[in-house]
Amino acid sequence: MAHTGSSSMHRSSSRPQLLDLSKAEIQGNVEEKYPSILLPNQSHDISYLALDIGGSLIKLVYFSRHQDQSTNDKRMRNVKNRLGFPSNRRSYPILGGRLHFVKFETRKISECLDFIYSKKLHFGGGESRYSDGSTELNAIVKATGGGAHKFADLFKERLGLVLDKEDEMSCLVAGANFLLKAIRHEAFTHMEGQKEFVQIDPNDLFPYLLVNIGSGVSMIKVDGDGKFERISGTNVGGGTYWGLGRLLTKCESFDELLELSQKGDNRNTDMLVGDIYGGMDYAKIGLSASTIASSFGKATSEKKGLEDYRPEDISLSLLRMISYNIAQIAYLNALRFGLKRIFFGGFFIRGHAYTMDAISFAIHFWSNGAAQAMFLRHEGFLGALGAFMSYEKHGLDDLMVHQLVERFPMGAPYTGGNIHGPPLRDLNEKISWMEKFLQKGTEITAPVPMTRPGTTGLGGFEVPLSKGSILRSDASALNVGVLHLVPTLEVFPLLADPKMYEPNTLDLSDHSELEYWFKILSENLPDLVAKAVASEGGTDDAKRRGDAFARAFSAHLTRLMEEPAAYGKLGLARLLEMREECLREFHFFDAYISIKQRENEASIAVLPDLLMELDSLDEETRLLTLIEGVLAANIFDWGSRACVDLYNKGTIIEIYRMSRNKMQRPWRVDDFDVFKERILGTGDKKPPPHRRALLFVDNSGADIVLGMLPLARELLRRGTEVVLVANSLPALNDVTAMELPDIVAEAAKHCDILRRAAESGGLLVDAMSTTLDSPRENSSSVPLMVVENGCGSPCIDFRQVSSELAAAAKDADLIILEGMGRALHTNLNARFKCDALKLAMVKNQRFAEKLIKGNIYDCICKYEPAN
Ligand SMILES: Nc1ncnc2c1ncn2[C@@H]1O[C@H](COP(=O)(O)OP(=O)(O)O)[C@@H](O)[C@H]1O
Ligand SMILES: CC(C)(COP(=O)(O)O)[C@@H](O)C(=O)NCCC(=O)O
Ligand SMILES: [Mn+2]
Repeated sequence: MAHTGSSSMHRSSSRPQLLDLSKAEIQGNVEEKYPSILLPNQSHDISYLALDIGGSLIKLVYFSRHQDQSTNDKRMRNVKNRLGFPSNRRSYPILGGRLHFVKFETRKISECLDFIYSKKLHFGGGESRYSDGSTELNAIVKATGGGAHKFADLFKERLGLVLDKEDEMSCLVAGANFLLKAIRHEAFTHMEGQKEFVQIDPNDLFPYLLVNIGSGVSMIKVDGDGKFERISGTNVGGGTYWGLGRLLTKCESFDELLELSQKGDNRNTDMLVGDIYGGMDYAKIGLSASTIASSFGKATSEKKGLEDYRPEDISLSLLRMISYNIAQIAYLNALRFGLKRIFFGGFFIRGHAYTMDAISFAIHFWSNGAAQAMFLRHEGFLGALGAFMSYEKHGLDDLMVHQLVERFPMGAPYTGGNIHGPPLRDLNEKISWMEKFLQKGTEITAPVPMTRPGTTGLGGFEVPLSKGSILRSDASALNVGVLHLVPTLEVFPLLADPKMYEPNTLDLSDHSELEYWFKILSENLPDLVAKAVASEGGTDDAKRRGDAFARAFSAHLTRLMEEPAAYGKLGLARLLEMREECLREFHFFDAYISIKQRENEASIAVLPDLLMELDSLDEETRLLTLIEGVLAANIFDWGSRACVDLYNKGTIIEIYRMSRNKMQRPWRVDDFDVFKERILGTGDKKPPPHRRALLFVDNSGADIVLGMLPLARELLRRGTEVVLVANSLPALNDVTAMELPDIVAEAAKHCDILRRAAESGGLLVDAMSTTLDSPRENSSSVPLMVVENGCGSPCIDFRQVSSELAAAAKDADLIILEGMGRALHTNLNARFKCDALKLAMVKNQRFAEKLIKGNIYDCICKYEPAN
């Protein structure tokens, strides 16, 4: 161990040095390329904060870092060592945490100050940042927007914060560039009520026009990182709509004004071409009778006062007037510089369908389809994010898209009210909020109004059709979740074409498909809640949490039914993962724990018989029996309604036998013969064994013990190293990486092959006589190892896997994906650089029909050799 720091280390008040480096020392091997550095005096919950204080709204972005939760299990460390895995690759400074987005009205700045105070963001999230207990006053916070100048004294007085001012335009650009490069589903088009995400190639992003519609409007030509020019702007912006609208309608909030517009009819206020031409089109220049000739023009010709106009009509006319005007100026500027792509940001847009449609229509209309309007999910947070990025060396700027995981926890975003805050941290608060929500009824699920196709025509005067009468209390807060930064996630290196990779097999943008899965997940909910509550001892507290979980998950489902693209592009993997995340949010960490244990024990008890039976078979029959075994045992899936109903009809072993007896080839997809040829060869030709196989295991119990482990054993016997890849966190009855070493140890008691391989792979710590440094020399077997996949879902998205798995993949030439979640719902069509075997039983009738024109309990054995 080498000391790299001393306790007298210089302490500065500048934000980027929030890390307390005193007594820092290198942990582990100094020779390592990225040795990990231990910061013993560092508070574990440091925060960075950046502000954008605009004319109308204050936007706040803050980062909270949490204690590194990676396992320090001895067995896991052994495996990491064997894989040559650098234990902590990024030494400085961010190891993971969350990025939160919050906004307040500038006129209510006190709420913002209170919020910063209550979250202790003014001194870095902890009570005390320094080991000696002192708190630093006059900490520096990055801030942009006019208010950074205007309110500097207020921040100093109230919180002791010094605002370090950053240029507003630079921040907007930095924020937009970061989002467009780092967030997968950030940009989207919105035409005639249809939202579509746009895949942005980070290498082909520039140039573009950024139109930020805040109180006023800025138009910026962006040519690269830090390369931009503000080419235009207009004083007719969001402030104009809100200001004029307030005067003319007496609305008390922006949202109220926007809601009014949904019931408006602008024919009463706008002068149309038809009004001038006696109901006729002005065909010669291509203007229809319904084209707006003059916004608010009707108000000139009649002897009416303000009170004679409906506030609804005024709001709509105003919204269209301003949206069209901004879009037209944007288009002219795009034309001036030959820019094809225009991104619109700023909170004027507020995720409001009609506003986006109006802007899109105008851009399309004026450019004759040559230019396209795109919107950003973090619309109003560009400046604040840019200010946040301006901290030097906090390590966020080079985060990649695969290192960010967005989650949508329940809590404040739904509460509306004054503070548009982040999710409620406190569990109790969250539960009581969910309880209150039940009384409040539908507000939580009220859809963001959509427009009927064709209602935004530049010339059209139709009334926008809104499905709901109220705007969601804070739609934008719902459109952006909390960004979890996980620097240890990587793209799976064996993906053949990461850019083209799409994990989901089914397209949920097909509404009937979405409806079906919505129904399935809703129907399965009571059973899941019962299991979850039981897993926590069935206490009153557990019941209360169970109720809250059910409500929260139903609310997410309903929200997604109304607006499938609300949280980014929706796939089944996301839905299934959301269910697991939601359970964890209400502190159910392993709902199926006792079921898993019971099934593991029952399966281990019959393992010796199975192994004996296998060993009595010739090579060819054995391989077939092994694959059959995997498919048959995949029936133990507590996520499938049909299977759960089955379990009531027999013991685990009875069901397993029944399932095995029913195995009849050919399976619905049956590439077994090709796989067999690769493993056993034909005639005298004996192919070399695979070097290393990654086995992506699925369920606990029979699935792992009687299915995958015997297959692993066969590969080991043939000289292939085996890495069992399992979930990092529980999902349904899936086996986790933490649970596997014990299961392997139990199985190893009945099998020498497994025992030697597990020993060699460092899985049997207690039995190991060898040291960590020279594992291979003393062992007589190829190793069996376990790595975690980085997920807590029944599916797997290969764009975001643990760096451990990525390291293990480097030497692998065979991967075996098992189960419906990992091999069918996701990855059925995924292509890999190495040989891939996909094994699963289909446990859902409709899915079987759709996917393979087959039936429930049909099996799939799909083998795809590397090219
Ligand atoms: N809750 C709200 N209160 C006030 N204005 C809002 C609200 N939500 C959206 N807006 C709109 O967003 C505009 C402000 O957008 P923003 O991007 O925050 O700009 P600024 O930095 O100028 O405050 C307002 O002028 C208004 O049109
Ligand atoms: C959640 C699952 C993907 C898990 O399947 P597994 O990966 O364990 O084979 C699967 O249970 C599933 O798709 N269930 C659908 C719901 C149902 O049919 O009831
Ligand atoms: Mn499973």
